[in-house]
Amino acid sequence: MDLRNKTLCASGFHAPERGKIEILDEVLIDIGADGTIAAMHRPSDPNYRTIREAREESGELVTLPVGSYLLPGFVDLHVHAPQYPQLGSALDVPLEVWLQKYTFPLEARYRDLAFAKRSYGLLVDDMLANGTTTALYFATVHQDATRSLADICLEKGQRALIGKVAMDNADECPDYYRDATPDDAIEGTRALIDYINTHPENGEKRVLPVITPRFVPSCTDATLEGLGALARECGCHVQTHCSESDWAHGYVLSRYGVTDTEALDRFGLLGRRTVLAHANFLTDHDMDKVREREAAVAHCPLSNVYFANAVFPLKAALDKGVHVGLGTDISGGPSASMLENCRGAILMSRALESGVDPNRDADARASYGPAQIDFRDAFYIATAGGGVALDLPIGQFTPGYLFDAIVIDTKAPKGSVRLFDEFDSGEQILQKIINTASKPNIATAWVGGTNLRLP
Ligand SMILES: O=c1[nH]c(=O)c2nc[nH]c2[nH]1
Repeated sequence: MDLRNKTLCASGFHAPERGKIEILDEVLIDIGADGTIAAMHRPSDPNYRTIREAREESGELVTLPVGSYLLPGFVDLHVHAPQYPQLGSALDVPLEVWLQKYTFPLEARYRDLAFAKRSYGLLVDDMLANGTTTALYFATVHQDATRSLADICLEKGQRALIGKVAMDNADECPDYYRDATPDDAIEGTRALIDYINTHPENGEKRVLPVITPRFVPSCTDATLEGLGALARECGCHVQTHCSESDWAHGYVLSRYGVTDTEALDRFGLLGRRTVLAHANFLTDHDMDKVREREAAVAHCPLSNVYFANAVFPLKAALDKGVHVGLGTDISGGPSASMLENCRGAILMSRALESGVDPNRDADARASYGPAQIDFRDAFYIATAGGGVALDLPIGQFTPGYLFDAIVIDTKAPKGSVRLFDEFDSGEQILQKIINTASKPNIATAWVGGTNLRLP
């Protein structure tokens, strides 16, 4: 049911700040005509009962059933939309080989608009069914296919940030799949920005355009310069890959004599609305610069295992105050589920802290230092952290924020959460949701208070 101009009575969880899980117990959430949260009323508020009764009488009250828990919708901070057909495959080679052998040939197919529409429609349906209410998408170089991704997100109701990929460096990109000139890359980006900003169905700005230099190796200096100037001109979001693998990190060092972060900064591509995917090999100085610029990192724990041979030091970044959100990195990561990626983030943080070589004794094995995070941090980066990273009012239940939310039905027979009244209460329920929930547990999703049709 749509919730605009209604009040939802719900129990659930959100993490408005890192380290702070708020347990919502029969909280009343007033949702305004514009889809934002107008007010919250907690049972401890003196006028709670009166408000609840009044809303009930006026027929504005919607109540979640027992066993259903409200969470903020997931914010997936790094998705390659065209790579969905190869999800779960092509994971056997290093990044620079993977791009040429599997990924560029697949992405090149999106010159076929009918194929693009079919593939993107399936992806967006599956993302919504996994509880992802906002996604930051890389598309392809193609104008028509990228426009169709925007159309599909608007039609299905997903909040989305979408970039036409800019890649014009003939040394690193194949002839059959690249922007022919810097002008194509820059003006193609501008054309997509105009398309999205003037889309007749996009009055609420549910879809936003993103300046998307694929990564430094794919782009000429002229393109990076032009996109930096465009970012200054339009204030749009920027997304790119940064220091993902030894190869990618080393490539930028040898081309410019400075790190990826430094190079992006010099091109004017590192700002408050920049999202850097991966960022595994940031130096301390890079990390300081990312924080100083208030840019964000999209942590992609599953794909880092396959393509980075390294673990992003999530705890160190969060402790330092760097903005971090979570990304599935479809299809470098083999799962479209943010819950599975939460688990990946927790597991990889533990492996980083403890080390993994059983031939070393425990002290020698644990060479990195404190790195472990838990379900609280994972939940934070999957929701509110993503909102902060994008500089958008999403990911938490706070007046003034957009009501983007999902319901976890812990009683779903085909689901994988099993709660026991004797044992499970409070934060433990959230812990079980993060660690065990799956698609059948995701019962409902709203974006801006509008109820979405889950496939
Ligand atoms: O994980 C990744 N996926 C990609 O498509 C890509 N392109 C550059 N670098 C990349 N890394």
